[in-house]
Amino acid sequence: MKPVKVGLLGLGTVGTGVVRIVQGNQEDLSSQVGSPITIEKVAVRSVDKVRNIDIDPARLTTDPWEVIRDPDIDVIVEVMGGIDLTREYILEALERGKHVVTANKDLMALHGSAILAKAQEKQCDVFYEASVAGGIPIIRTLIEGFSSDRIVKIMGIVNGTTNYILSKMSQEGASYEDVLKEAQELGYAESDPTSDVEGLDAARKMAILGTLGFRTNVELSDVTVQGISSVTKEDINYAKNLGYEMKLLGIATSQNDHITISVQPTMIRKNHPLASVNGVFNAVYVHGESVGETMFYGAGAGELPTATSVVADLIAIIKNLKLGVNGLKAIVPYKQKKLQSDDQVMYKNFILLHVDDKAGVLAQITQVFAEYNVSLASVVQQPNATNPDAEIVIITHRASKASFDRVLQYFENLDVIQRIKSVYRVEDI
Ligand SMILES: NC(=O)C1=CN([C@@H]2O[C@H](COP(=O)(O)OP(=O)(O)OC[C@H]3O[C@@H](n4cnc5c(N)ncnc54)[C@H](OP(=O)(O)O)[C@@H]3O)[C@@H](O)[C@H]2O)C=CC1
Ligand SMILES: N[C@@H](CC=O)C(=O)O
Repeated sequence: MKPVKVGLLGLGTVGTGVVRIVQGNQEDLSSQVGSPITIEKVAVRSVDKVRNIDIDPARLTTDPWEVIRDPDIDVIVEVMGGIDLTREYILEALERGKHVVTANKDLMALHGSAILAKAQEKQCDVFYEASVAGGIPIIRTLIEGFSSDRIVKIMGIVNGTTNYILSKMSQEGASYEDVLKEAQELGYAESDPTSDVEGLDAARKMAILGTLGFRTNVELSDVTVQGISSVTKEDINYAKNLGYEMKLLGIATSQNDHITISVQPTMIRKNHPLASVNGVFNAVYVHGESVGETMFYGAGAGELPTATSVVADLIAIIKNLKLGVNGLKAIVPYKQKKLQSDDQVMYKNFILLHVDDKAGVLAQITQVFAEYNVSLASVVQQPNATNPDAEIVIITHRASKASFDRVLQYFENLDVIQRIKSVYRVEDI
């Protein structure tokens, strides 16, 4: 039987996992697709860095074009990352009739529609399951499993690095810097971890999930983003004492064909299943009009979990190849997207203020909330342990983002407020 030949771009954390799974499970994989699968060529930046993996050095190259232009290669597996140059590689591979698997959310969030259009034109497949939530087959689930339903809400812990950091800070009181370093050593973080900790990686994934879930074209710029770099142990302890866990949550909702998507550190009730998703694990909660609530859980990053999704895509492509049905576009965004305005986006908020410890302050503050029509669920005033100010901890009822932002703006110039210490979204469902 003629082998299916694979060209691999990248042999880092994920690429190494791909080689291990293709080699280690060869018998099972080839029996599923009816032919052997060989890793024909592998592009890396530096050949000297390739260790701990059984690969013939003759198959290594430092020139990705050599892999793309090899006429014998049927499928390109892109696990090297990057955007502009990588887009060129993938478009050229498709131009040459090669099918593509990628784990690259940076690329798919920005150029997914152009890449999928080229794939359709050339009757090729582009699969990207590993680009969101590592080992969880959430893309297939949204495209196939929920094709009959209308999805109204998606909430996701979709970044393993930040969930690892927040879990360790919450459970072990570990320091942000130490845990970030650990996450990098374990291969969870991006080459530049800023995109993890500042929420950009999660925003890219939420743009992909929003596009597929709401069947529209969500741009990265449609997603509002805040990362975890300013979350302190103190904030996490406040959340815990109030019955919440702090998570970097992507939240996407669709109502009357208006959507909103955000990524931000969020206090989520301890009894919600997302609150117990810890470490490198990810979870995606999907609420469909007909199906109701569902949730998908698994490792969101790391060598073998991510490679599992990549190799599953490879198998799907080879099966399609054998059936001669490649190039069926994964999704046709058919709805014109409208974004909810800040007056329509509603949620609860937590706010921690450092204020002057004197009579009448609490009344002044609650008056501002009343003026902007933000109703309060709880207010606690207590002395501050480390300075002469008092602390006021407030949780609001659901209020529009626009109103709440006006309150914050007013507080910036209110004399009795020394500092707006922390502000977080609160999810009670
Ligand atoms: N790590 C994870 O858990 C997950 C990663 N992903 C995505 O998978 C992709 C790969 O991630 P990961 O394996 O962690 O990354 P790594 O940094 O571990 O590996 C990247 C690999 O690509 C090679 N490479 C990078 N640029 C070039 C280039 N211009 N030419 C040739 N080779 C190049 C590197 O070579 P060299 O080592 O010589 O520099 C290395 O072998 C990224 O898109 C990432 O976002 C998705 C889900 C999870
Ligand atoms: N850096 C990412 C890797 C997977 O996408 C993460 O931490 O989730």
